[in-house]
Amino acid sequence: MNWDINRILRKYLIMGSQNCERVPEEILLEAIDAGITAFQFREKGIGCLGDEEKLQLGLRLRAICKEHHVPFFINDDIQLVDQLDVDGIHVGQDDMPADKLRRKYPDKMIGLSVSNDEEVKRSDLKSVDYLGAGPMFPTSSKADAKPVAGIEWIKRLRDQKIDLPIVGIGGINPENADAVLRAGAQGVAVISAITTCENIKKVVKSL
Ligand SMILES: Cc1ncc(COP(=O)(O)OP(=O)(O)O)c(N)n1
Ligand SMILES: Cc1nc(C(=O)O)sc1CCOP(=O)(O)O
Ligand SMILES: [Mg+2]
Repeated sequence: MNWDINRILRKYLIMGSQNCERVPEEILLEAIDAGITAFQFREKGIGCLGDEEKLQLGLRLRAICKEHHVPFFINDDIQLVDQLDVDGIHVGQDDMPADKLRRKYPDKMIGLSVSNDEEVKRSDLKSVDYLGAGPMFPTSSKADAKPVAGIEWIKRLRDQKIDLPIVGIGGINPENADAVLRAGAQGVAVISAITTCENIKKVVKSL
């Protein structure tokens, strides 16, 4: 499948069972129905599933995305790339290096997190399809989040003539999403704004 990377970054849901107070499959289906454009399976942190249960949940979420033509990314876990037949992989600075990943998976979409200039300098940007830039705002969904970079970080990336597609992440909600887009991002990636809200349709529409 040939995905339009600029379009699919527009409303990017990231989720694992640890983010959900109800059945993850239900949340994903409601979010797809409301118009999310990409999904990342991130089973990580306190309360996350062990290997076998993670695989089983991943297979169920993957099947939902396939049925609804929503691109499915795996976070970090390279072992699941083939088992889940993913469309893309998101890695950070402490995960498998992007150039190695690109050689191993020439046809997958690859996203890379960057939080500051130093990380940009040491990254092989030509191996990736998009950048995850954050945290835009304080977040409680990632225990080891870097210091808040703010929307200035996106402006700074654009000022450096980095023309890769960018998705902002970290503490984004319907009230502040517009500022992230106006700073130069193609889209917004969210966990809690969707997984903890009362009305997924309303939140996704207003992002
Ligand atoms: C779209 C997107 N952007 C950034 C991240 C963060 O990745 P990373 O820094 O590797 O942190 P973990 O998510 O692995 O805790 C992301 N997952 N997705
Ligand atoms: C997974 C992740 N990565 C971040 C980064 O800055 O790279 S912030 C983050 C958590 C995003 O969750 P929420 O939308 O609930 O704030
Ligand atoms: Mg990671």
